[in-house]
Amino acid sequence: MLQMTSVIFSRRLCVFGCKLLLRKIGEQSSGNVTPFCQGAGRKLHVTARLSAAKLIDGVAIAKQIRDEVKAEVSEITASGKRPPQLTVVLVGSDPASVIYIKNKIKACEYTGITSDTIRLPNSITEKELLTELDLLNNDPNVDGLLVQLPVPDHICERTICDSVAPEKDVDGFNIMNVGSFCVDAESFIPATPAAVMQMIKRTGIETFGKNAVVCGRSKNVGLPIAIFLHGDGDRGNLAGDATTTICHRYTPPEQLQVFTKTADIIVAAAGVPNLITADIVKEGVVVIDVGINRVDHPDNNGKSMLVGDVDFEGVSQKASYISPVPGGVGPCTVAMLMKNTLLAYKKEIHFAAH
Ligand SMILES: Nc1nc(=O)c2c([nH]1)NC[C@@H]1CN(c3ccc(C(=O)N[C@@H](CCC(=O)O)C(=O)O)cc3)C=[N+]21
Repeated sequence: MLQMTSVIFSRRLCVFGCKLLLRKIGEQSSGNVTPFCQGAGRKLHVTARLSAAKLIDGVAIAKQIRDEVKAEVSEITASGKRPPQLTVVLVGSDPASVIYIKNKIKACEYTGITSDTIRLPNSITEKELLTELDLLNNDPNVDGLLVQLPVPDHICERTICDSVAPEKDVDGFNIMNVGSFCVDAESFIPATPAAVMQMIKRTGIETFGKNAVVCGRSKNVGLPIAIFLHGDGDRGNLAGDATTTICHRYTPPEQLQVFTKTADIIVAAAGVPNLITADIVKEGVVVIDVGINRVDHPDNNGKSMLVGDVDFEGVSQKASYISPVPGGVGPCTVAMLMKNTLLAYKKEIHFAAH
């Protein structure tokens, strides 16, 4: 534990300073590091207690995963075969979706996977979209197919997810994949839950017999993460064997902290900034932040900034490991999508005859 006093010039700047500092601590071992933030403006005296929280570097883990995919794709193309192909369908022009798709295309380029983005107008009918999906389902040159969510209100999300052929469903959102996943059968695993598990496993964090708390019960994120964490050895390397509690919007705050204070692992996936604060976690906790919140930030040239569900600055002083936002789960999600696309190409997921 390190006790230090520093003069900083803006509280928000300090958040960035601490993040940078923790990145450093994550890279090195722990040790005496003196934070020093420079800049003009209001002076504040802050005393920060820093423990040796290690950063779970999503950018580095994502690169490791992408490199594994890239090596396999090189082997495929070296043998004269065509590379895997991912087709992404975007309905409308949701700005967040545009960013995510850009990141997916970049990852495809990196790994040697070919990609195609089909942009359709917001006004498209559900029937027209289904016709488009039918074409792509039957196109032998399309291995992985996904429709970026959310879709406009007049289109039924469940119908769309179930209309992507299960063997091309690299998102794992088709009901066949969801059901198979729940009973430990072969399936495509949604990229975000798979990313969280990879981050835990590749960091060497033990889950067996631990107390895990998942905040958030969304069908594509919170729920499958909880299934992973509580699952038994039948899931192979992705088993958690943890005692898992799911908290959600109707968990009273006083009850939430009863669970988080005894948690060895907290996965925050509620979409609520500052949901997890230092006062409700125990010393040494592992925290994975899945939250994606765009909040106004007056110091950021009036632009919004991306934050997770965790008060990073505070919680990192108590946690043993912590993942940041951005640079945590997000990049690993994109990397796991590449892995799923490779699986789809290799036709490695088989569905029982029905
Ligand atoms: N059919 C479908 N499949 C998805 O996998 C899917 C989806 N719809 N809808 C939205 C969510 C969200 N998601 C993310 C992807 C990349 C980052 C990512 O790259 N994040 C960067 C920052 C990106 C930024 O600047 O906003 C980071 O956290 O460092 C985050 C989130 C995939 N999703």
